[in-house]
Amino acid sequence: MGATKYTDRSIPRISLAEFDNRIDEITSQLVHAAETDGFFSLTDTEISIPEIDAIFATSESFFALPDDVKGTVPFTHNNVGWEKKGQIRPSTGVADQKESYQLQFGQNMTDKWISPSALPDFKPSAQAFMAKAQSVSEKLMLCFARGLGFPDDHFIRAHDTSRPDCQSVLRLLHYFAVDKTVPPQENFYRAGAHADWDLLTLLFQRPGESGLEICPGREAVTSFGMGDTWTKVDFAPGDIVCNIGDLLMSWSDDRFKSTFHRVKAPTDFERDYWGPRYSIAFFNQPCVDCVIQGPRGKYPEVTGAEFTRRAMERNFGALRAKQEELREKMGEGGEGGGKAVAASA
Ligand SMILES: O=C(O)CCC(=O)C(=O)O
Ligand SMILES: [Fe+2]
Repeated sequence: MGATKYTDRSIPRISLAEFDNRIDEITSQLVHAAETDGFFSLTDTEISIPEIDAIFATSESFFALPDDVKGTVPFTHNNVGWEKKGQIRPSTGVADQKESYQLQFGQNMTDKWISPSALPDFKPSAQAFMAKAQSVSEKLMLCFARGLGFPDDHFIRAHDTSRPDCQSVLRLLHYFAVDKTVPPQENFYRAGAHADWDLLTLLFQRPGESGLEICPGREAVTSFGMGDTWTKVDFAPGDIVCNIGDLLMSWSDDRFKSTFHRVKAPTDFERDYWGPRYSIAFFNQPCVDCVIQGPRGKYPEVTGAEFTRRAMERNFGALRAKQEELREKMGEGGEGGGKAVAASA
């Protein structure tokens, strides 16, 4: 594996303090960040550090359960449930070294909440946090709608969490500790490089548990082409790291950038974090019947369901091509391990 090339890029830090009085200023900061690297961090949000700590404790309590208990809420293609080493990215062709549990607001969660007999407070804690993540997301949606010249509630209506068919997802993530004595395996990542296919993603991380890296430069949402110069993402405690997803890139006629990102497996004994890494992502996914088209009509009009279907199709097509390439390289016929998980990202 060639050594990664790194460069410093400054990731804007945007305060949401006094949101109602500062909407215009916040909108121009968000639009600028979206037009450049597509990543920014939010500070002074309505989610406090103790609330973030509490949801991480809830997440840890889930992942500490035995696999057969977690297996009572298995992943389904409605994008809910628990998977372990089940997500293969087209960029790597091998499974991410992680497990995750995806939660939604509506009917897709029927039978997918871990039983209260296993974790009594899990569901109310997760739902309270999801409501807060949605509230922060709606502030961003309002600003991005204004920035694009849409009505203020344009994106908010398309991501209505009170609808039973709402598709938005809170994903709890647990990347496994890496053994320093075992030589690193080529092409293994905690999360392989990818772009998210939602509108925008809110990412909660724990200080000291580094690994997130970004690779800007993508010009069109339909392209899988990726550059090779990466930047490590830093954040302050309590900040929410956000990124634009493919849906908003498409909905803005490629003006806002959905940037490739990954979570590198540790390799540097001094600087990298080798312990178990926990993170939490909130993906704003469109309702199935909302209508998507940018202000200049660069792409044909599609529904939310159609957009997601095509994103998954592109993803699986690219994955098949990568697995074929790996098979040819290894000169053998078998399928790569694991099965592809159709997750939001
Ligand atoms: O865990 C992280 O820091 C990133 C996760 C991510 O990019 C994803 O799940 O889409
Ligand atoms: Fe992602």
